[in-house]
Amino acid sequence: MIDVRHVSHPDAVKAYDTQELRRHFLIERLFAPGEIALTYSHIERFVVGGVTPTTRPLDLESDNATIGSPNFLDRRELGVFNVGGPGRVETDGEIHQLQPRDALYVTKGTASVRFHSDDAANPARFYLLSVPAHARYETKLISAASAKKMELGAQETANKRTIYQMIHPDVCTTSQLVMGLTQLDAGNMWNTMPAHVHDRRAEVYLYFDLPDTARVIHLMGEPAETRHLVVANEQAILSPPWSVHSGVGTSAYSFIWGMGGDNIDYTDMDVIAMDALR
Ligand SMILES: O=C[C@H](O)[C@@H](O)CC(=O)C(=O)O
Ligand SMILES: [Zn+2]
Repeated sequence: MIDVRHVSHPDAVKAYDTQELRRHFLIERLFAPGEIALTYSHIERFVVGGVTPTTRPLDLESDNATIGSPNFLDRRELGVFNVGGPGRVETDGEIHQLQPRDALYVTKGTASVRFHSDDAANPARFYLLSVPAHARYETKLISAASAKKMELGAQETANKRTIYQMIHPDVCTTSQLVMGLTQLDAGNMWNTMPAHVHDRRAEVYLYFDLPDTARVIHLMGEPAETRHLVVANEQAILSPPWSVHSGVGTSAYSFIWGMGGDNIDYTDMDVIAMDALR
């Protein structure tokens, strides 16, 4: 069963209470042993998922009511990031070994996608983000070491971090998917401040590497109408094109960002001036 989320008009979101904000924009449960958990959002037709294989492999199956094609990737492309122990992803019988933090781009037209953990006691946790695609490209493994790296922020503003651009036009060809991983240095808590929006793309964040007792205060909403979500480890947020997506942790953390939409140019973003934030 896929959890379906509809889109919200920004005017409606102004009146949402905490529970409604969380129901529409927060994905709380992604990784459960032996399970695939999928959420279908009508924002960009994103499918956001978590796969935790233990003793048995798990198959990515289509669903008639939501995906609507015999195979999940008949008309979609997929990004996979491993945030758990070592594992393998099998695409039409071809095996790709994913160490922690490695990524795999899986092309449209792949009939079968199967996930394995190397060790059931230290299972892989595969984070998935899929968007519609209308052309076939190459399935490609992108190791954390082969990513395009960008250093941003400073210790003085508590936002020193490294951005690993992995499923990115300079690294891997896709229809519309752009994904990567951002890791904060120890003692640094802020991501994406100054904040930005990008009306030509929507985004999803998966926060991870956060201690169980820590939280990220994630800022969302129109720049002059911000709201917050209190996010725990390995939870994801949906960010519509009109929303800022920024956060501050009670501890350092990492997150995987993924985008779909009209524009695959990472630099196409509108930075929000500090005095415009409310
Ligand atoms: O549109 C790009 C995304 O919001 C993220 O890549 C931002 C990010 O990782 C960061 O500033 O830390
Ligand atoms: Zn963004």
